[in-house]
Amino acid sequence: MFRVTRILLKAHPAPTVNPVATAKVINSATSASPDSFHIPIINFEPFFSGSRLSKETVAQEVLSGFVNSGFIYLKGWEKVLSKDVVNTTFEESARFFARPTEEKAELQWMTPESNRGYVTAGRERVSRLASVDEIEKLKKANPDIKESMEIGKEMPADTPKEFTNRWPKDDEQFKSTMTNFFEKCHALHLEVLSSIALGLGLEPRWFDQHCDAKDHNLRLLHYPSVKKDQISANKSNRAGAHTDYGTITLLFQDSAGGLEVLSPTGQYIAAPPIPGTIVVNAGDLLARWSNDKIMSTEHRVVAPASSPDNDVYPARYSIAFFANPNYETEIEALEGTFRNGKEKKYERINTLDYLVQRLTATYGKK
Ligand SMILES: O=C(O)CCC(=O)C(=O)O
Ligand SMILES: [Fe+2]
Repeated sequence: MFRVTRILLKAHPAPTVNPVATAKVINSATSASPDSFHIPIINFEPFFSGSRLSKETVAQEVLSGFVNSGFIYLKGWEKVLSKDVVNTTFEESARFFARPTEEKAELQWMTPESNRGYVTAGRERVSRLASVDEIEKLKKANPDIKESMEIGKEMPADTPKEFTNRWPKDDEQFKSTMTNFFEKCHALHLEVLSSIALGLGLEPRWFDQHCDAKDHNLRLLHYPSVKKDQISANKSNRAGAHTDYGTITLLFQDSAGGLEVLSPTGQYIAAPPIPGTIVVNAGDLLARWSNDKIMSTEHRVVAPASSPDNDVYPARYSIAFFANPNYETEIEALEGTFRNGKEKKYERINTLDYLVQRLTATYGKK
């Protein structure tokens, strides 16, 4: 879990239990008995500096986490991304969201093709539903209670404005913090993909050539403090149930809690923050690439498990780095994940086409 800011936010209570050992069923969608589903904690450090054998051990742990639950907790990543950098990024994120509404509105998110800018509470409604109309209906009935800032890679100077990052004016500190964090997350994500390649029996750097264009999306998230009856009437969530779209997501959460992951038997399991770790989950394009060997698991953000202060749950800040294959990459079942053509579960699909289709459904019509 990460420190958000010493100045702007009240500290959240630290979790008092070891969340993994005691992962408990929060909300049972079925009457099945308690689930054996769990999210493993994996020490990634030997993948950077260990022997060939220890690298392979890490690779197998990472792969089996993604195969069994689609989610892992990763520790030992500081060689690429220091904790100070993460803490500074949280502080800058909180400083951004504390700006007046009008200033944020000037930086408004415009199109799925660009996918950059500020998204007001209620505009996005993440979901697994693919139809724009279905999602529009859902958005009106129970909007997500959150605001976000979407950041992409920096583009060359001659790029049309619509496709460039929407930085706040005169705030070099925010821009440099976010671009630095983006670069570090890119580097870390390539290492995690390399471990997956090794686990799958591919050449260890196989993913690099298909994921090196930095066509990713860095999302700063702020879930404002919320009254108990507003969130627990089961009307609105902080983030509705959904899957992510790309290869992997690196998720950094503060200490508020509330993230839940759907187990194969249909039960939501808490995935609370664990100090020193980040959550990494697989997205839909990696699942397709692996012919569904790797799971892209549904998840959501609800009220935290701790009881609210005066009927108000404190704010939650999180940062998600959604890594994508290069926009031009065609995604088709990898060698070794099928025996004959008939076993391929999905049609070949272009990354950009797929992402634009999903984002259009999520954000609705202009
Ligand atoms: O805020 C979180 O912890 C999760 C956010 C999330 O799942 C998403 O934005 O896709
Ligand atoms: Fe997500």
